[in-house]
Amino acid sequence: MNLKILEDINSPEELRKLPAEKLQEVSAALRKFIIDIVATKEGHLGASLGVVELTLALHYAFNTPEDLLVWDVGHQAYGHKILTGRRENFHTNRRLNGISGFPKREESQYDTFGVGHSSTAISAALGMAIASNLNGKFKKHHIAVVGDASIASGMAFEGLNHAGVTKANLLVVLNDNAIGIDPSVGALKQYLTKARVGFKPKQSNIIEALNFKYFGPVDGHDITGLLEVFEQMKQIEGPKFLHVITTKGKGLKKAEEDQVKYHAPGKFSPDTGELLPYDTAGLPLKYQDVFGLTLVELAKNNEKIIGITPAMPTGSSLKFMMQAFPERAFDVGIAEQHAVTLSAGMATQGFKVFCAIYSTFLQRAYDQVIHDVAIQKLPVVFCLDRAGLVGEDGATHHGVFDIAYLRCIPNIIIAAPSDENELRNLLYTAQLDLKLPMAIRYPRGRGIKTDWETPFKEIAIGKARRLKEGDRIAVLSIGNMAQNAVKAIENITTEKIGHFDMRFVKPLDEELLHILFQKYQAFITIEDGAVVGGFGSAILEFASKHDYNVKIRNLGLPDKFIEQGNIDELQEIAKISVEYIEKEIVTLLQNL
Ligand SMILES: Cc1ncc(C[n+]2csc(CCOP(=O)(O)OP(=O)(O)O)c2C)c(N)n1
Ligand SMILES: CC(=O)[C@@H](O)[C@H](O)COP(=O)(O)O
Ligand SMILES: [Mg+2]
Repeated sequence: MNLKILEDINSPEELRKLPAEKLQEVSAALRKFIIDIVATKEGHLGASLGVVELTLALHYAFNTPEDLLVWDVGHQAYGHKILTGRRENFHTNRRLNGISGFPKREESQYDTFGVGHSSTAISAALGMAIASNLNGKFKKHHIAVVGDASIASGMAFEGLNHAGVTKANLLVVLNDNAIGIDPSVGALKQYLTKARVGFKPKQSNIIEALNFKYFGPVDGHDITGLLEVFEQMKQIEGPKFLHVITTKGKGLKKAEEDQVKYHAPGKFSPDTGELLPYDTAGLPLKYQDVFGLTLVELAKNNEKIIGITPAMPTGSSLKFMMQAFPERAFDVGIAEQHAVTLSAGMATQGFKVFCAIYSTFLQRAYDQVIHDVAIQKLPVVFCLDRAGLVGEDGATHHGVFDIAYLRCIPNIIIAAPSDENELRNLLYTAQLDLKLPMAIRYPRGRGIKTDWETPFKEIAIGKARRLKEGDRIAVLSIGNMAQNAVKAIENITTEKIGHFDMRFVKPLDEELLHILFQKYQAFITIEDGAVVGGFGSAILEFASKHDYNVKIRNLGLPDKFIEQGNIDELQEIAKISVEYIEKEIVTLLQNL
């Protein structure tokens, strides 16, 4: 294989200088390049392998960056990045100070829109297209590439609905590989599957019914076919839609065979695709698994328990509940708003609904949390996975705003377990006789214990835990930040430091806080969330309300977006690392 051919392509302009016959060779090299780097540096694999030909055909047929290309989610844009001047930096993908794993406007003029969360591309490209018309640029093309799981989201439909009554020069490319991270779900998926096999009577083509010129389905791995259809479509004004069929993981047998695993497989052999052995024996479970397995355990004894996930059964481990109780567990697709209101609806009928959503994706359903759940005091349990810094996915995916955005909503209980046993006990408590909605936030990755399967104990709502008594400085931590605080305090070894795992951001344990504020001279709060409006702010509000005039230092994420990197690096940057906490305590002690 001629890998060198890529070295002459530093921009789409250079790609377009090649004869079309050469594109097949480029596609093989591009695919190999992606495999070789992701095999060792990790990242999203299957989606990018599936769109190698589509990526080449788009940049070849359209005049990027003058024509505007928007990738939905953006986890499939590795080929795009490599062809648009980032080949030599691609080994830094998702690393601290490296390139982002998603398109990002400040990174390249070819990244027309920042992404990471799904289903935004149609609205964004439509906005660009309407703007072009207003600017008199009627010939400019605007292309949104969106996957079959992402197009089923409400927002994508809102964009299609609007586009259909405009003269916008918009091309929506549906990249249909019949899978999201997990298999795609819903009636639209069934419709698309029928369309794949040629069943699409004109009157039932929902895309045409929305006033789009519909083309396809076409083979998304046939570059010549793609170029032909793009040339044809370029001549047509107004909204157009191309249904492209691709295979996720294309070109790497293992990735084609296990598309869920190879969405983001970790390290693997670039030659065989075989995953590199990773010995998990003796390691604590991931928090997501503690959640998923505990929910099954609870559901065995409580037939009112329901599990709901918007498109993350594997990531959230709700898959265990889906396997054990298929009639009581639902993957609703990429539909966070629907997931929340569906949970609310079931809660009105006496079900105990556990809605498992990544913290960052609950942002999509903020009004539903307020309007459909909290105002009505419906006891939905939000299991907020990936709360806190998530690492290499970066700013779009860190779950760092939930404390601040939930804390201001009346009626809601907000809890954060400091370890796996606490998570289990909070889940147990939540299914007993909850009268209000409750959010339980826990981090990405593994816990700290191997004996996680301890007997259940009810936790009193709003009650904190005393981890260590002292007399000068009280460290108040929330959630897994307790671990960093414990290590920092161990390093200092002084009787003067007390440590309290607050467990609940709302309601705060005010009884304990009154005792502490009368005893301690200074406080340090620690959270892996935005410090503005977060847990530390709640403590400041408490102190202010009760006229406690003591020093309070808030550690948490600063008022800026934190980029990608590994957790240790990011905790350093955010100043919530063990070392930083230790330094802060020592400085405060010296200044008392
Ligand atoms: C709002 C939102 N919810 C969930 C996710 C997590 N997520 C990332 S990719 C993905 C599946 C996307 O599937 P599809 O659109 O079919 O693209 P493919 O991976 O098949 O290319 C999901 C659920 C997300 N990025 N954004
Ligand atoms: C692109 C995307 O949004 C998901 O693939 C996300 O990267 C999953 O994150 P986890 O690896 O934490 O499940
Ligand atoms: Mg898909």
